[in-house]
Amino acid sequence: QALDANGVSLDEKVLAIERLLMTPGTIDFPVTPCDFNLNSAPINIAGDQTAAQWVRTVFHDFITADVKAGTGGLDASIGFEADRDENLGITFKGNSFINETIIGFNLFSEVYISTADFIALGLAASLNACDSGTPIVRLRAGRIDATREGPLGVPKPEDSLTSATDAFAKAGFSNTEMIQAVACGHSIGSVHKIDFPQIVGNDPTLDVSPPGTGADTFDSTPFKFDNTQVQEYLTGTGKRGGPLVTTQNVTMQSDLRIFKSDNNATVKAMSSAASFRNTCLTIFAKMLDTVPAGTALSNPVSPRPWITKETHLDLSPSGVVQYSGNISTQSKAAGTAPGTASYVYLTSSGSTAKSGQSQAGRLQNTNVNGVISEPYGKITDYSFNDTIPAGVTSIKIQNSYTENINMNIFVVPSQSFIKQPTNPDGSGGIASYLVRAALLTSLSTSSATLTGTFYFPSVQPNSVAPKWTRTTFTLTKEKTLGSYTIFKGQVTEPGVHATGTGLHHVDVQFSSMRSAKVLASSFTPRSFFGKCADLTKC
Ligand code: HEM
Repeated sequence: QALDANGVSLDEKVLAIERLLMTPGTIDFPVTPCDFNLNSAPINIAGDQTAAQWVRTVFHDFITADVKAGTGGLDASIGFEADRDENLGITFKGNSFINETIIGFNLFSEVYISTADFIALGLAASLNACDSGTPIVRLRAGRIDATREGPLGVPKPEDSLTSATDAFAKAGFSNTEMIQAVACGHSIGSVHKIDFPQIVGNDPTLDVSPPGTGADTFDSTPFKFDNTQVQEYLTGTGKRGGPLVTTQNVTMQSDLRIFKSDNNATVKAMSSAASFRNTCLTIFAKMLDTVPAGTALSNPVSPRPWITKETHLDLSPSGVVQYSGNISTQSKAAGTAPGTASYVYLTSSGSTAKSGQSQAGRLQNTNVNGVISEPYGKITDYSFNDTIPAGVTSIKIQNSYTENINMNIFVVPSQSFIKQPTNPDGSGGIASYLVRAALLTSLSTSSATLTGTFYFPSVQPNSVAPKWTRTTFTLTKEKTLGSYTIFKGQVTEPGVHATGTGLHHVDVQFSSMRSAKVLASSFTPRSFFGKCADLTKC
């Protein structure tokens, strides 16, 4: 499979997203329950709602697309545009909602998932949390992050109907689709007084729900993704369509202008719960698929019944190859989980080299911030650890999921180390890594060296999103072990880590052979590298 500029394939991107969706307490954490706020005070003080911020971020990123020119769309250019007037949204902490959104994603960042894919995934996670009945929005992987800001052009509430229609048309959306997009987006969240005092504050509905927040909600159910805003608008009940309909400041009545631009035909057609949900899943998917020309998106990601959460090869001190990891299943797609998971190791001809059985399954805790988060039902994980015979090229789990295994060349985590200097303030400084890797001696040459690649989330100017940096280093021969030659090399992090706790990976290459990437982070218990104070001694 083709690799992107970060050295990542589409399959790796899909699997990384599936792994997050099937790990309760990760990407669902900041938006569960739907009224949760990750970064500041509770909703009843601040009126900040992370799920609403994540959904709004999709709009502000994609809408400046120019589909005819093939530019813009969902590309994380929004990360460079947080200070613009048209992206106004100040949180309780005084930050831009865009920066808080991206820093939230950075908690889970790794080279496999671009910030633009996180923005798309954030919408899926928000819908999972705000409407438990929602099937996942059609979510593809593969968006490429912009390296700078895009053009201006996010419609503001004071803009004319024509200018809003023009912006949507440029992004490939008809008038009807614009109405649908606005109605779907404004099902959750609010308009905040801190951002729009000319809207919130001159209206009798101010602070109706929840009281005292300085936030005026779009409908009576701001924590539920549903058709209430449309219904209340059409019937003149409850919030009557929310502040962008009811504000006495006529210029700012953008939802009213948009909804009635076709005599309410479009909103009427989406007033039932089912038609609202179906319409919104279609229109959200269209927003997510609006990407710069030439971007290859994957098939829709819906976590497969069985996947691995993590796998890696290793070499015992006596030179025996070991393969271990974690398997995961979800009850929604796979039904009741068996006590253990079964799998076979296959050779390149498809014959079985060895059969195996995992440890007993462990039901994952789906209690996230005090509520049960089970968009994929119960999740069960199984660990496994095997010695594997020569010639194995893949593992097939539960006759359902296959993963490649490259025994020719691999990083040896149990013989690799991290030196993490500590800053005077006690925080971790820039770390160095001693990497050992194994290459089948039969494939090696007398002068062979390996090229290692270290994948690192660097800071970039003007955006809090990480810029993935690839640092290469050379590994030279150290010794032989069993049928393998061990190579050794050292790499130092190229600089300061982007905000958040993103994960690093390392892989090695010999001519056209490339190993799998292995997690090598200094601050995660999931890392397999040992700690070492003096790398010359490890
Ligand atoms: C002409 C188009 C649109 C205009 C003028 C508009 C305007 C606004 C305004 C003024 C706010 C209040 C922001 C704040 O005070 O924090 C807002 C919030 C919001 N908008 Fe829109 N919007 C438009 C389209 C959309 C679309 C297409 C979506 C769909 C993704 C969307 C999703 C949201 C969400 C979820 C919020 C709530 C944010 C929060 O509670 O923090 N909007 N919008």
